[in-house]
Amino acid sequence: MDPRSRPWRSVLYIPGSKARALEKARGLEADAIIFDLEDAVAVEEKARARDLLVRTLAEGGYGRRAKIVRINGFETPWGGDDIAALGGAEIDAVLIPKVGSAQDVEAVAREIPGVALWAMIESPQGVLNAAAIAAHPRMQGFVMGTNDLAKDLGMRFRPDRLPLMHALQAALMAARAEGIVCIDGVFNAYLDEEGLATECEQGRDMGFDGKTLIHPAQLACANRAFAPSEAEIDLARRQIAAFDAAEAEGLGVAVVDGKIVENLHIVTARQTLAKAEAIAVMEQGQETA
Ligand SMILES: CC(C)(COP(=O)(O)OP(=O)(O)OC[C@H]1O[C@@H](n2cnc3c(N)ncnc32)[C@H](O)[C@@H]1OP(=O)(O)O)[C@@H](O)C(=O)NCCC(=O)NCCSC(=O)C[C@H](O)C(=O)O
Ligand SMILES: [Mg+2]
Repeated sequence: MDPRSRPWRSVLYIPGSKARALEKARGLEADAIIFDLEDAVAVEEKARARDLLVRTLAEGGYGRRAKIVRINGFETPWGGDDIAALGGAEIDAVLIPKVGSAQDVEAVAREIPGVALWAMIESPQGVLNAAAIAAHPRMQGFVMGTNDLAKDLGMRFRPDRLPLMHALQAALMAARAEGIVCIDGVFNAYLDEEGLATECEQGRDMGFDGKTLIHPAQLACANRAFAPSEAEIDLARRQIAAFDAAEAEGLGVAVVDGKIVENLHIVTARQTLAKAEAIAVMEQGQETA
């Protein structure tokens, strides 16, 4: 399945060590789950979390939600064991942390054949090499690691995320050039609904497919922000109808709401309708799961 043809509005991190959260996620309205073995799991919990996660994945119950596992880096004492434990697990992708180059991806690809790979873009090297990383044949998605980026850049967090703009856009550009998924970073103040809504809106405006989240309270906001609105769906339908009518008259341009509509706008309009349809299918699956 083309990974871009499914919804990625809400991508929820769950620490692999937290049994209650792993259980709860089976009923949460997340489009995707990142089962985390890396930064959300304390050093002394690494082995227990890995075992718990493998057992949990074998039990299943996550319905249509995409299942992505964030492993520890290969340079750590746990990365190799994480990969070995995941062989044969029913997952949609392995997410590699702190990817700096295409060689980092290749090192994991060699150890786990046949599984889609995603990369955390969260270091200056990762941003600078984003195009080569996106071009790896097994690469299917990027996740922005804005906390690690902030650490490495020495930047301060601001509501407008101006210090992160270059990194966010460079990664997004590289992802789009290769047709892979690109998910925005987390919003740390997980109980600040207004702040999250502002950041989701900005991420959607920029072109991200969705947002990574750290708490169930953030799901509804991201699902709303990254779904086509009723007005967008209505406009898409009217654009397609107007363009079809124009074409029937031998014209290459239509006008809707005082704005021109050409072939390229129809591509966007069709993508909007396809996304709305994919979301409806996802939500139906969650109700019946
Ligand atoms: C942030 C938290 C530590 C808050 O935990 P807690 O105080 O326990 O939350 P609540 O009591 O409000 O929880 C209410 C119920 O929701 C469940 N829950 C909480 N979080 C999750 C979750 N992520 N997924 C599923 N379910 C969750 C609780 O179990 C409660 O359930 P119930 O018992 O039924 O009431 C905590 O939310 C948390 O640990 N979040 C995840 C943190 C995380 O994963 N961090 C790593 C990823 S962020 C990152 O690394 C980004 C990147 O690399 C970068 O560089 O930027
Ligand atoms: Mg990180």
